[in-house]
Amino acid sequence: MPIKFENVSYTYSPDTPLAKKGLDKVNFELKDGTFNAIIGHTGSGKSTLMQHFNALLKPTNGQIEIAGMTITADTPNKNLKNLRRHVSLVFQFPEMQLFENTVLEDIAFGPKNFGYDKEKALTSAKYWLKKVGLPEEIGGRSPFELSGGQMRRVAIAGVMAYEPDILCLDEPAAGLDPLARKQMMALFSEYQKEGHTVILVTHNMDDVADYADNVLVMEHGKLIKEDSPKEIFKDRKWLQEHHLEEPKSSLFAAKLTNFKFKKLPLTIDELITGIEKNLKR
Ligand SMILES: Nc1ncnc2c1ncn2[C@@H]1O[C@H](COP(=O)(O)OP(=O)(O)OP(=O)(O)O)[C@@H](O)[C@H]1O
Repeated sequence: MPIKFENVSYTYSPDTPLAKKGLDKVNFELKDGTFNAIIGHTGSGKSTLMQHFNALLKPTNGQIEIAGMTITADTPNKNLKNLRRHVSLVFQFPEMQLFENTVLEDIAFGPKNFGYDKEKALTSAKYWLKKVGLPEEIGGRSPFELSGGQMRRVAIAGVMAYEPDILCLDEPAAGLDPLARKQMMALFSEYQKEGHTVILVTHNMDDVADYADNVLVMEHGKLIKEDSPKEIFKDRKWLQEHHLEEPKSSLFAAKLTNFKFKKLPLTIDELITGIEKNLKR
């Protein structure tokens, strides 16, 4: 079932002098099994929007249809555990939430919390430890003995181990080195290709160009554009007006003024193909 936002608005501290609009009449529909990127400059409402996917924040007005539930301002909190089994939200620096004695126990916590028996949770934890690229022997160690990058992988494994249908990620690769970032993005892309929906908040336009099917652009709490990366990135003037960056491949191609590109390259592969075609002319 698609995710539907209908006229969703959210106000922080409503009816107080500190009231602040986080979302303003947001409407969209996301198809199942797609990779969606949410972009926009700082303070535009990306994190506020993300927190609505698993009802950590509930709309002040409007409604959300997600994972077979309808969420409004009046939805009671006691109904939300089932939603959170299906829709998982990973914040920036998720490693700060590790707490168990061993890495495997930490990864198995989520599956156990959502009803897996002990043995199934452990099997899933072992599988995901490997999937996130960590060696088996780390499983028995304390998560707090690991490097920052390894801790991040453990935290991500802990969410993927109960295989939520919808995986929401708020800058999951922030602070990682380029190789670790690429591996992590490849992991999310594979998860999407296996049939899950991925929603990613990011400032990295290369990741948007490489992985997203659909892009939502936020500004001042409003959704100002929703389209494919190809359409979003083709209007350079519009991007500049809205203080949005371009993928590096597009910037590079724009500087090759004596080269002609039939379509603007968004990814390294498209850039290489475009350069090769020019050199053959
Ligand atoms: N807890 C809060 N109380 C009051 N206002 C808030 C709160 N959290 C966010 N806001 C305000 O809501 C607006 C949207 O913030 P939000 O954090 O969603 O933006 P963002 O696009 O995620 O920014 P960033 O890229 O910096 O993470 C901003 O004006 C922000 O100041």
